[in-house]
Amino acid sequence: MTIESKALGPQTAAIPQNDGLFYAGGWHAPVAGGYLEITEPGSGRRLGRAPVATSADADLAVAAAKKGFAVWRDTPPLERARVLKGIAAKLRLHADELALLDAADCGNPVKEMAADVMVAAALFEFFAGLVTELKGASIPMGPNAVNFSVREPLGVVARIVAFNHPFMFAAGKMAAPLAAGNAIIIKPPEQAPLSALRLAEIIGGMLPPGVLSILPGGREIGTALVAHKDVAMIGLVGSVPTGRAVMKLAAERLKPVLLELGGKNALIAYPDVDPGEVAAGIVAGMNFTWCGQSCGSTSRAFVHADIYDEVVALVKQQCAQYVPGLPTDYATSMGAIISREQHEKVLGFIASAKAEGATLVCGGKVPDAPELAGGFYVEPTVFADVKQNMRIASEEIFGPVLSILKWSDEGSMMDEVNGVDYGLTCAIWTNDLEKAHRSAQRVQAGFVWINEVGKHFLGAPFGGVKQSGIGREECLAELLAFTSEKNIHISLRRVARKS
Ligand SMILES: NC(=O)C1=CN([C@@H]2O[C@H](COP(=O)(O)OP(=O)(O)OC[C@H]3O[C@@H](n4cnc5c(N)ncnc54)[C@H](O)[C@@H]3O)[C@@H](O)[C@H]2O)C=CC1
Ligand SMILES: O=Cc1ccc(S(=O)(=O)O)cc1
Repeated sequence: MTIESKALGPQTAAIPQNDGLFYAGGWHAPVAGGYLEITEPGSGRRLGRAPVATSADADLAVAAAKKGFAVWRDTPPLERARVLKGIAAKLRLHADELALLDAADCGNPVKEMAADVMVAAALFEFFAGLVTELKGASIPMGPNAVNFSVREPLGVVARIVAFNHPFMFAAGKMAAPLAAGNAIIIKPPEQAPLSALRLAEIIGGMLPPGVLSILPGGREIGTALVAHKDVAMIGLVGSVPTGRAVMKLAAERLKPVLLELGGKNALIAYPDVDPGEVAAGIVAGMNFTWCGQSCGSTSRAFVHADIYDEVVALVKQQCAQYVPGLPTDYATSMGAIISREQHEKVLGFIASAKAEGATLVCGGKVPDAPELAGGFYVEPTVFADVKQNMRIASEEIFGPVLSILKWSDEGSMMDEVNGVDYGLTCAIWTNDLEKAHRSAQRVQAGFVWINEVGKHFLGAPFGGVKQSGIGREECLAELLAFTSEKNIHISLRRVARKS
């Protein structure tokens, strides 16, 4: 079966030929989990099917991964880097088909998914370039001893990822563990697993057998990997409740975790900024193109009273550039929500905001265009006059719903900004360096933009504080997290033979 792009004409993507699990360098039918029907968010129709891995498959894959690890860990780091750079080049070659497959499978616009493939390729190149940083230190011991540390890979590690960037996460999150010399098992999101299977078709043969496994499925395979005695570490991109469950189970084996979790991020607009610029920042920070389905979305905009009315009016104008459309069309500016369940959840938040007295500025409805019937679409939605005690102000919606809150006292505003359990990102807009610096220090978030929003920068540590996660990614710390440090002490005194 092929998927066609409306705008590109002949451009097509293939549903992966193999609908098995990928491990031990080949394809295998799931032992007991069977297959899951995959729904296309843009149409609500069946797109294909994907295998469901369970704990019996985890046992087989992990056993093969241990063998692969024995080969990969002894592969010289620069040779590993060469392979990873080759993978990056291969991904770029296949970018169009992967983007189209992802768009059909997860509902995000194909143009954005093409950018995601490029981000994944860049991650492979970035971590390939860091392999010589997998180094230790020597500790001075005087003339009779040498003491030094080495960094070793952990073994078989697993990364469990969310649905909002299915390919970017499935591919990009394997780069650091592989660069460090680990064998990697990827658990793609159950809602959108097809691009991860296609990835295995494309790059599976480039790594020694066992080094790469792709095990689609849901909570059962996720749990099996976390609990497995031979899986040395878990990385999760997911929600806070899943993060807690993973950490609890990992604690049984004192297993390290790297958790990239949810956010209810703030954008703070001071009165000295240009209302047009800040309105553009507020709209960009919402990631309406992905229906707001981004952990980093600044879904709470705190706008100073002096510019509030003007900014709200400009935000409404700016939202007009996002029109829900078919995800596989290159002209589409805003895609569909991942599933019927999540669609209903988003509409429930919109209803609760109205019931609690927030003012609907724009959107709030399911679009009525006939070509979108059956898909999971919601217009870009903005509420003004939102108060801190409303549900939409404190809970992560993971949908295209922006809350605008008015402030006049900086201290009270900062209390509200920090008054949620999350702490992932924050954007601050002001021309006053002193204010910018002061609020960047006070805000409880792991990643802060000043007069900027939404962007990630390779090398800059991304991650959360409070309930938004543990650890940092997209930087050297991510690579080092997949290693452990071993100290070796060599005594240089002669050890005399007894005989
Ligand atoms: N901080 C970050 O970088 C990012 C965080 N996210 C967060 O992800 C969430 C949205 O994604 P969802 O897929 O709905 O999250 P989710 O937590 O429901 O699922 C994430 C992954 O975990 C798996 N999983 C679920 N329960 C599990 C368990 N008990 N043990 C092991 N694995 C389990 C799922 O199958 C999926 O692959 C949002 O909260 C969002 O903020 C999303 C993207 C980036
Ligand atoms: O560039 C990397 C990148 C971009 C976006 C996101 S998310 O949407 O915040 O999940 C994650 C990584």
